[in-house]
Parts: sequence; C-alpha cells; structure tokens
Amino acid sequence: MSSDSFNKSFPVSWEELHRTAKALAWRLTEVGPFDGIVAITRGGLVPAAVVARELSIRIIDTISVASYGVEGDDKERGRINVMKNCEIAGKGAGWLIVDDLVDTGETAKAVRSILPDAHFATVYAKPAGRPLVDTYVTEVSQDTWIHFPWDLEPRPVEPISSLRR
Ligand SMILES: O=P(O)(O)OC[C@H]1O[C@H](OP(=O)(O)OP(=O)(O)O)[C@H](O)[C@@H]1O
Ligand code: HPA
Ligand SMILES: [Mg+2]
Repeated sequence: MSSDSFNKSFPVSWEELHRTAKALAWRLTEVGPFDGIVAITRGGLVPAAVVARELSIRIIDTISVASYGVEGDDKERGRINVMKNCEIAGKGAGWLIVDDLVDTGETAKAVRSILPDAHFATVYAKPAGRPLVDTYVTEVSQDTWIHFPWDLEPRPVEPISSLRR
C-alpha cells in the first residue's frame, strides 16, 4: 500500500493509548502468566511498559525491526530490517511479544519466524495483519493511518465552519 492510500487519519492521545494498552493487559490476564515481554521497537516500547506494569512483569527484552520511513516518508513501507534480535533462547514459549499495531503483518511475520511459540499482542490491528496477532484491542480499517502520541503535538486549528466555506 502506498502512502496516498491512507485516506483516513486516527490520532491517538496519550490518555487513549494508556487506556487501550490497559485494556490489552486485561485481555492478557486470560492468557498468561508470561516469563517476560519482547517489545518490538520502537512502537512497542510504550505499550510494553504499560502491559509490564499491569501484569507485574519485570523482564523486558527488545527486538528492533524497522520498515516504514526508511526512504524519508513515514507512511512508505520499505524492506523489513531486523536491526537487533532479542536474546531469548528457544522459540519463545511462555513469552509475550508486544507491538503498537499490526498493519500489513510483515513485521509480525518476521518476528513470529524468530519466536513462533510466543504470544503476539498489539494494541491496534488492521485487517491484513489481524490473522497474525493472538490478542489485540481495537481494529481500524486498512486505509487508516494511526498517529501515535509520540508523533503528535497540539496545534491551533480552524473551526469546522471555516473549513466548509
Ligand atoms: O504490519 P506492518 O505493515 O509491518 O506494520 C506494523 C509495524 O510498523 C511500525 O513500525 P516501524 O517499522 O514504522 O518502526 P517503528 O516502530 O520504529 O516506528 C509499527 O510500529 C509496527 O511495528
Ligand atoms: O497506521 C500506522 N501508524 C503508525 N505507524 C504505522 N506503521 C504501519 N502502519 C502504521
Ligand atoms: Mg514498529
């Protein structure tokens, strides 16, 4: 999907992300306990911290995967690049993988190939990637771009009436 295919925008505030990541933690209480979390950086770091706090998990490893924004356009996907692997021995049984979202599912596919037995959880899911996730909270359409709070800042906007003139 090219960057102009995202014709809807879904901005997420810190409060909303915190609430939805907590809802994810609630769902995961039905699945755990877990030995630890593998956060997929960078997007999975904040959701992983919230889930770790709620489930009293102290051990957090990371796997660094990048694909979007490598050509300078944040919404343009490039090749999957595993920049740093996690340090878990085995196939991930008993571990929880956390990411902010699954979109095409390519990141999830790459991480699942490394940790096929771990439980994969995301806060948001789009339809193409949904089958690769074990637990998620909110689904958005494939043509929606989610704007996370770390990518946003408050700005003045014109009233709706002036936009419709
Ligand atoms: O399902 P996919 O189509 O693979 O997209 C989902 C991935 O894309 C984003 O990460 P990105 O590669 O932009 O890196 P970042 O987490 O460092 O922002 C997001 O955080 C997911 O990890
Ligand atoms: O909708 C999205 N928002 C932010 N990052 C992303 N990476 C893939 N899809 C998205
Ligand atoms: Mg990511």
